Amino acid sequence: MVLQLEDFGLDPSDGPATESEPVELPSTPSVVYMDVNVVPEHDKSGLASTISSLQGSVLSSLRELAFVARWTKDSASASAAEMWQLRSRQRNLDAKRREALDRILDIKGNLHLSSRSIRVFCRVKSADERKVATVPISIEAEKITIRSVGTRKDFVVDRVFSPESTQEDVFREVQPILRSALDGHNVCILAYGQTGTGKTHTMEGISDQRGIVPRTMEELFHQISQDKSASFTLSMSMLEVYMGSLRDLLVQRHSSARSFHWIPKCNLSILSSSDGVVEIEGLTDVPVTDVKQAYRWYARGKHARSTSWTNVNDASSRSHCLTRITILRSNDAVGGGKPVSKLWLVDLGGSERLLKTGATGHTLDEGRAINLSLSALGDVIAALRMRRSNNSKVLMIVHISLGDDDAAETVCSLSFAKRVRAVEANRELSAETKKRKQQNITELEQHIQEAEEELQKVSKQMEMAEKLIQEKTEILRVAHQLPDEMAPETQAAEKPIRATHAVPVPRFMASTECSRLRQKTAELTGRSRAMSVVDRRPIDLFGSQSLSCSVLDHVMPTKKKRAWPCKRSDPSPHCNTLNESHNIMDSKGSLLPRSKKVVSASNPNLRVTLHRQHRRRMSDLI
Ligand SMILES: Nc1ncnc2c1ncn2[C@@H]1O[C@H](COP(=O)(O)OP(=O)(O)OP(=O)(O)O)[C@@H](O)[C@H]1O
Repeated sequence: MVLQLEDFGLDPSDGPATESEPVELPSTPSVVYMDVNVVPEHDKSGLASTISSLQGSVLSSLRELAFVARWTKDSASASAAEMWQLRSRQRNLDAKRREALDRILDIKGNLHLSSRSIRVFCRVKSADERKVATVPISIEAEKITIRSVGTRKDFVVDRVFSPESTQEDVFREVQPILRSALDGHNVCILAYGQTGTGKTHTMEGISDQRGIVPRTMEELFHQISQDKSASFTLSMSMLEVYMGSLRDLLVQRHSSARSFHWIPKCNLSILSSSDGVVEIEGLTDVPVTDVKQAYRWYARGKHARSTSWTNVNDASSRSHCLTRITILRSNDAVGGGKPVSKLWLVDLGGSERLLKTGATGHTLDEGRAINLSLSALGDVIAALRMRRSNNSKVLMIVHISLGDDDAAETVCSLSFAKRVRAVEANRELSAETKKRKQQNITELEQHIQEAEEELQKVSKQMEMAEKLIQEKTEILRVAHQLPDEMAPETQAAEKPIRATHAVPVPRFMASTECSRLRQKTAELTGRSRAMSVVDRRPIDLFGSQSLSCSVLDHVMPTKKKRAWPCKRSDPSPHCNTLNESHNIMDSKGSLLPRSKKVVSASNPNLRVTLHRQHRRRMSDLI
């Protein structure tokens, strides 16, 4: 819709008295710019009444804005309360999920341990084709039976992976314990077994059959990107236990200006505090922010690891390799786990019969050192079992081979597993107990799934609520620049609005509270310069001098002019009490102002941004 000059009580045939530059208007709704130079003398009274009605429109628009601001303020408070509720719901769901996961691990793991869970898996490698497996080994889902001449040995573990099991099968069982690490538990995944049985294969894998370490890195970064309840910082260290000493695999030493080498730092010391926290002095700990960075560091550490050729394995690990991922969980309002947790991924050196490996000299010494430390490991784990306060979860994957030659080592390895697991092999759970355990696990898994789905929904709701709060905050920021009486805090829009000072101008032109908006509007729109070009000489509508002023000068005086407030009781004609009927909110019940910039077709100097309602009402007035 285009406003015509007639809408303002002007006669278009008169044309402008003087040519004047068009005045750029701020885009703020309900602000009118008009250069009264363009008005012929005989139309000044018409202009006066038009200005009066425009003034009312401006004020009612401001009231609308004030109303919207108050509504926004209430609604922003409601959104903030909703956000608070969502956060609390998120915490509850997260706590539920963690609790269910802990219970699953407890049920699956060693039921005798309350806060710590040790689980033992067994991965079986198929026999070398050249060696026929004569040792009758039978494999069940959770049991391995070895029959020898007249004897039978049963070893119960938490899960057996047959030679056909894939890397995916293994990782699927490992995955839940990783969530525990993110939830604040210290977690250790160990690969144990005779040399050449596939420990490095399980932990590291090969390019098309990736093992636990790369999959774990990927999974951790995936999980932390999904978890909106906290923020995580990950760092990584690698060390090896070689010939009884600790070597830092990630230490960097520059050997020349152009290149640098990764030279393991040796003989690190282990420090342990009274509360059981173990730290390795001077161990390099590099921050990792994404999975690719983690892979790169791992590749460097691997490169520095000690390996040798033996009869049993072309690239036999001659040390225990430990990869540590430190997880710092921040903004953690959820109780339970520690804010810092450590995930250890350990590829142990292979236990070996020294004669069988054909090792001599230095390699023989390495083998002895490995065997010695492995026997110490058994003692350490047995001792740890007694320390119930330790908030850690251990998963040991024992590797065995079906080879005839390996029968003795297989029995040794499984005996070690039995010791770690500390569950009597012959104390099998009844079928009914197993069924009940499985039912519990299924129920808990269902709870976890529900909690995770719910968490996803809550996260989406939180995102939306956050967006709304931002939008409302922006509206309030603008609204706070309204006159004090209209600002949302004061509820002033309910009070009658009066002119705040007396000036020697016609009553309709007396400035109002809304005029203070001018400067702020100009700041907001960045068009204060445009406003300043308007002539601000005093107006004399009824005198002989030419009429040259900005309506805004009178509709919107500066703050200084408010130094002469007009009391409500002041009967002075200069105190302009505005008619409440101008408030469109009251008459139309419209909540949100809709504005449209209008340019007069007959006079391009006249640019107006008005509400549709205002335009309609103005024509009613004329
Ligand atoms: N499940 C498997 N599937 C396919 N290949 C395997 C499997 N397990 C092991 N291998 C292969 O057997 C060889 C020896 O495995 P690996 O080096 O992992 O043994 P290890 O237990 O780490 O030995 P060591 O203790 O001497 O380091 C490797 O070539 C590896 O690829």
